[in-house]
Amino acid sequence: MSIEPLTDEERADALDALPDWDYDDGRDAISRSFTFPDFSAAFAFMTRVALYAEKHDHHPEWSNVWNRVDILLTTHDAGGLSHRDVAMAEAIEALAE
Ligand SMILES: C[C@H](O)[C@H](O)[C@H]1CNC2=NC(N)=NC(=O)C2=N1
Repeated sequence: MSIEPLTDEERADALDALPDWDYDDGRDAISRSFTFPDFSAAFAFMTRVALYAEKHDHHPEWSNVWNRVDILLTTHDAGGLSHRDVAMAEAIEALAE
């Protein structure tokens, strides 16, 4: 099944709804850093995101340093940002709480 990148208008709307996420022009991606009280909380968050990602067959590019988790979302199959990234970012927001 093919998946299309967002149009300029769809991307602008998505970014308005995700004020804590930055747009990466070069990658056509969105990114955000999360900071937690300690490594244990950061890794628990990563576990929740990993289970969500596997269930929805959509996976983040990410890294972790102690209490920080850096996440970048883009859709490799679309060659850029798609509605799957927006849905994932919304889910990640909820999983960070
Ligand atoms: C075969 C499998 O469905 C695809 O490779 C999925 C897996 N996870 C994915 N994750 C992301 N971020 N982009 C994709 O295009 C993607 N494709």
